[in-house]
Amino acid sequence: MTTAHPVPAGSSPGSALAAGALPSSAPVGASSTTRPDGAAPAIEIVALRKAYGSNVAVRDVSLAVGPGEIFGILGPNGAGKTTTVECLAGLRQADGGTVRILGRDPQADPASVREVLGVQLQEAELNERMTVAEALRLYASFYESPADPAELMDLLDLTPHRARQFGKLSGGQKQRLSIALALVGNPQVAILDELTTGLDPQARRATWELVERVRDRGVTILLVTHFMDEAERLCDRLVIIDQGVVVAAGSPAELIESVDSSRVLRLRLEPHEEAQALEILTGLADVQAVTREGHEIEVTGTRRVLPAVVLALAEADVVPDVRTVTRSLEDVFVHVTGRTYDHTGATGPTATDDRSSTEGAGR
Ligand SMILES: Nc1ncnc2c1ncn2[C@@H]1O[C@H](COP(=O)(O)OP(=O)(O)OP(=O)(O)O)[C@@H](O)[C@H]1O
Repeated sequence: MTTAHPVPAGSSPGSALAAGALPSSAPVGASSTTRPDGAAPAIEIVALRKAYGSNVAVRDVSLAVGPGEIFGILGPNGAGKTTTVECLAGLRQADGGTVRILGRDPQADPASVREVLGVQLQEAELNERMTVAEALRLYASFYESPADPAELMDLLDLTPHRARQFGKLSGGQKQRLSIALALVGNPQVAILDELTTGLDPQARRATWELVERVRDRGVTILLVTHFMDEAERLCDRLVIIDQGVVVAAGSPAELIESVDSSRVLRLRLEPHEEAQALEILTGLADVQAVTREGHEIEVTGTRRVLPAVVLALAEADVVPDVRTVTRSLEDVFVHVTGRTYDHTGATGPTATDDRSSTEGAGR
């Protein structure tokens, strides 16, 4: 499995670092770039472009992340997410556009972001024999005012494993260590890239709780993921990137609502109640459509359809089993791209892949 670990900002792409997001060339809608409280963005990307030879990985990405947000960059494999955050972290030179972290320019001066940015990127490894505590001490030594390693180990439930070697950690423990290493410089902004890839469901949920704990300490988090459920669960706002461009931006609820604001219910009734229920349902003002599939009745309606249906049926002494059908960010992706979402992420490195190379300063 791929492991990830953090590296001081501006050190080397493909090994570790992280970033945030704001709307594109014309930042994807004011609501996506400007917080209601008018706070200056912690991260701002405008019209970012980056190609590897003839392969344009990032065509036009813009986004803005407010202080204290968990902001997601969501998209299928190969969409350009990692390239975006590598440019943001100063690990790759962009071909066009601007990026800023707390007003600093990581492209022109990657060293200037080191004090404020912690990055955890994919595909990095620590020495197999290095213990958790040693790794934290080593990374702390890179900074003038590092966090207290003992406190970080407590925060990330690593204290019981402090003497365990990296090579003997479980996937979840490695991920927690990678977050700790990204935070050891006391960053105001942290970039977390594909944090839960390869983890089992329980470890994923535990990692999500840790990310929220980190945000509660005031750290702005840019979360890169191809998991729709992760973005929906964790992100205050997000952009969906596809083929190097931002195709949707907003909060998970806004995005889902934008696809279709109707509500769908599925009802199961006793067979002798079905005819009466159908008559009642079709007469309700909040109901737009009623269809029958076997023993299930599907009802589409306004956002008030659930209470309207339950009340009306209860008045006739009909008590159905009711399920609400929820839409997801996956529906948003399908809606805006016209394609299904590739969960497998089969996109691999190209023949011209230079992931092992470094472009940023401090290599
Ligand atoms: N170092 C590189 N050299 C050449 N091509 C690259 C390099 N890094 C990424 N690419 C290509 O750029 C495109 C975008 O890749 P990128 O890693 O930024 O996407 P991603 O959304 O992060 O996907 P993944 O989740 O698979 O990492 C892909 O076509 C990828 O093959």
